[in-house]
Amino acid sequence: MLGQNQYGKAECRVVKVSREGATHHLKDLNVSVALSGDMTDVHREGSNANVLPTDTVKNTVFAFAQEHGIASAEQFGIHLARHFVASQEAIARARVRIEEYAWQRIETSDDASRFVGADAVRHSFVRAGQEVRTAQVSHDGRGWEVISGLSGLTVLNSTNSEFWGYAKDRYTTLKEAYDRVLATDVHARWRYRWASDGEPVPRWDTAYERTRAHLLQAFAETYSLSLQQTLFQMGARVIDNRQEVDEIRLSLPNKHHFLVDLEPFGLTNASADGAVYYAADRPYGLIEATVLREGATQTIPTDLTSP
Ligand SMILES: O=c1[nH]c(=O)c2[nH]c(=O)[nH]c2[nH]1
Repeated sequence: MLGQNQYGKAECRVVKVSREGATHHLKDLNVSVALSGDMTDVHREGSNANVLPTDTVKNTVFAFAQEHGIASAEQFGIHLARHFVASQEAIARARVRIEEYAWQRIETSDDASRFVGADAVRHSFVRAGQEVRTAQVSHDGRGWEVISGLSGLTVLNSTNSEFWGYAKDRYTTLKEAYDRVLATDVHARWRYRWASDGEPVPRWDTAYERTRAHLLQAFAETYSLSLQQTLFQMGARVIDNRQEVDEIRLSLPNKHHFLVDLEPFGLTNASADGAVYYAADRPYGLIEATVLREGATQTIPTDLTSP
């Protein structure tokens, strides 16, 4: 006897950006669909006649996000579940599980308009609540080294990012992008200049908060031509504004968001009017560099931030 069975697509990572002028809204969901019904033949005989492919299930999730929008996780789930049960005779039951990830807008500096225009603040987001603060203190009886940092500070710009003009060879298939989503998990370690000559010791909590704010603001306010350029802007912003920091090491995974091809379903999906993206997991680009104050020596180990 065949017992309980179900099938579907798990973990469709759908990111929907909607635009209201320069103000962007973000919905970031992980959608898993499990379907069940008259599936005896596929298990026992290998007949696929009743099987709506899981690939179709995935396409439906992305197409619905564009066609109907995502008002809420619940509403989106109701809409999808009803569709599968109503449209496929063999499917008697659909279970849609959704995780929704929370994003907050990045508060930019008052002079943000200097960098990318007055609208700059409306398309930059930071993921709520996954961040880890780190500290490493070394002492040899005389000298001190304090390296502070953070990991898992996830940020996303839904526009103001391009990537084109790169080297190409026979294996290059990447299309040039003139308006893409740029997202990363910031892993940063920064080294304080130690006050052995009587300089005041930094107020650690304030130094941390300010450094973090500069990283976020530089990310939000940089019109990016590559993640490498954004990285350097982030590091330089810290060095320029926090005189107690001499060196910062940044490791930035490029969390790729690919525009989903919805053309086969008669839907346009273009970044200019708000779009649906597939948030890829692996592999990811990994962009790493140290930014130093002029005259400072690089001492933060380059593997401190790498996965
Ligand atoms: O910002 C980027 N830098 C790269 O080096 C790179 N490589 C790639 O495929 N996409 C990107 N994006």
